[in-house]
Amino acid sequence: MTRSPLAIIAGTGFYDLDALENPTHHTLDTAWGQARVTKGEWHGIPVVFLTRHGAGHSVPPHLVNYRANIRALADLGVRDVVAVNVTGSIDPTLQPGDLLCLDDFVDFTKQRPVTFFDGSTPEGVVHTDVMTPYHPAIRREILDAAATSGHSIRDGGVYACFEGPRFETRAEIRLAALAGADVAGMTGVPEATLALEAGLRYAAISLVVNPASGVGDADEPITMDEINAVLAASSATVLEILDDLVHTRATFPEEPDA
Ligand SMILES: CSC[C@H]1O[C@H](OP(=O)(O)O)[C@H](O)[C@@H]1O
Ligand code: HPA
Repeated sequence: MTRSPLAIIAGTGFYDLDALENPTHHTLDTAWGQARVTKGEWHGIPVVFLTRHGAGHSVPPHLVNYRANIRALADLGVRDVVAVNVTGSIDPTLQPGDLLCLDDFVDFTKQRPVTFFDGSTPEGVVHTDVMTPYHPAIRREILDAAATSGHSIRDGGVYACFEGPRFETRAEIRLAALAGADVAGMTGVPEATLALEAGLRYAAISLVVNPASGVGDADEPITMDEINAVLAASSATVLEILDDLVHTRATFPEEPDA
């Protein structure tokens, strides 16, 4: 029996997955629009890679077609998704290069389509429980892979999702801190909630690439140079964790449908 593919969704700094064997590129049509994925094998198991900003980082965070992306993965038979999001640190104890295995989010997005259940589908209006937005079993796999690959990762973290593409004001980051947020990003929502709606098991690795506005040296503006420098230094660590996760999966038979 063919295993269901593991999906890896990444964004800034992760535009292709060199480890994929026999990669093939596909543009998939869904009721929500098109999604572009790369299919291949990694340690002999099927993996689907999706880079959310598209080739050349051409799609800004507020215009990513999250519904088409998640729907396309579900249509491919994906059950499990590991996402990677780069973020700004809100918790002052976090440093660029630090990793978190997220366990909650706060949604400050404004204009993006947030659900499949907009009344246009046979299900009509559906109110989805999101008390556990990141799946415990996939979080466990991420934490175990980090441990066996010798990389530290914080078990837990609250992701504040802002609309983007601008960065946040100091006041917005202070508001997010009051809400208990540890990091700030621009793509984790509605990606995570759409995965829940689609019945996918989803969890996310957050890579801190800069102090968020007003955190640390409050008068220093956020620059792409600082972000790219951290990505250059830290993306291999993320890839090593993903490699270990996939290798571990490959050594075990697929779980029956949960
Ligand atoms: C270039 S920093 C802002 C940019 O990076 C993050 O992307 P991703 O979440 O795909 O890793 C953030 O969400 C913004 O899109
Ligand atoms: N804010 C929002 N998203 C981000 C940041 C940030 O400071 N850094 C990387 N992605």
